[in-house]
Amino acid sequence: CQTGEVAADPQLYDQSYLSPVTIGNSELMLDFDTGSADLWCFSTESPAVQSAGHGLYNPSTGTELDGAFWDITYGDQSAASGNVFADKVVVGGVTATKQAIEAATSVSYEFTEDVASDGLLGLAFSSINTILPQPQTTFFDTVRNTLAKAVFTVDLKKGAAGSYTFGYIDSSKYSGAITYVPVNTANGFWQFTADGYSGGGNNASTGRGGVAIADTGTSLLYLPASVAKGYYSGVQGASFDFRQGGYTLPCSATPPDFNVAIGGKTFTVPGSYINYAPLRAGSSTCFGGIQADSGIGFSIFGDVFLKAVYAIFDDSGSSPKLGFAAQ
Ligand SMILES: CC[C@H](C)[C@H](NC(=O)[C@H](C)NC(=O)[C@@H](CCSC)NC[C@@H](N)Cc1ccccc1)C(=O)O
Repeated sequence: CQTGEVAADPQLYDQSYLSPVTIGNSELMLDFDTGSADLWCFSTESPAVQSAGHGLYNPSTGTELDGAFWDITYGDQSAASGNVFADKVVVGGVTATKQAIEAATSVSYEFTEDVASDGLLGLAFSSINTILPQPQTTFFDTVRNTLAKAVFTVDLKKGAAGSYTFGYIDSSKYSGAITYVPVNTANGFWQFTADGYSGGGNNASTGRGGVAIADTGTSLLYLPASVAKGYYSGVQGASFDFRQGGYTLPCSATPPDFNVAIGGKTFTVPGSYINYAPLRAGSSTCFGGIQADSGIGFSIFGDVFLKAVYAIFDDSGSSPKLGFAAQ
């Protein structure tokens, strides 16, 4: 029965968190992403102009999945594609002897430019894995039956290293009880329903909750437009900036805390998490950590929310569930 723990290292402004993963005989830094289901990385097959500065997977240690290819697009319209190998993957001591590794032969500029990240490790449901003609399993699904308990947990922190655990819940990482809610897997995400919101101006239109996904690969907290508007109506100097494509606020502001009711329990995002980052280095205007989820179809509980809680992604029972606890 395997269990393991791996660090989650924050990048600038907590824009993403990277974890060390051994693939074949390379150690790469991957972005663990509960909002997608592909494990892909830069490789010796990637064009040098796209992979400069990145750690590379060398497929010589793997076995090619003949005829298999993959092509993924993300919500921010970034994308990657390539071919597939089976190889050994080790995460925090947990070993998958034969995991589908998606070697990139093409990536969009967002990935080329983010030189700290060597790829993504998807932790959504394998139903949305993009490998054709036969989708393959995520790392979690590959090792699931070898784990002491079919769970993984997420403990992200603001401006500090957090961790992911596989196969166990770490009682030292949370206080109080864990609140569990059911997960709807129809879209392949860890999708749940939030009961309601409060905090900020006009108390962020409490009452109306909504459908949301828990997404470690998204930096911010995307909420219904009315909730985001209501929240910032109470923040001096905040406004929706069309050019920036979102709410901005003075970097000097300390916005109010924001509360989310889930499963009858209230979880608080400290206001300081919502003064997210300067628009550009030295700017006195900052981009808000809460933004509107317009056009997405559901809310996204990204890192701004997840770093305020201890999150349990539990697939050990008859149906998957999400647990949240105060840190
Ligand atoms: C709706 C977005 C596209 C089009 C949709 N793709 C998805 O839903 C993919 C799997 N997930 C994602 O794009 C989102 C979840 C749904 S948001 C609409 N999360 C993963 C993203 N944050 C990963 C990432 C990490 C670092 C840099 C960039 C991107 C599709 O393929 O249909």
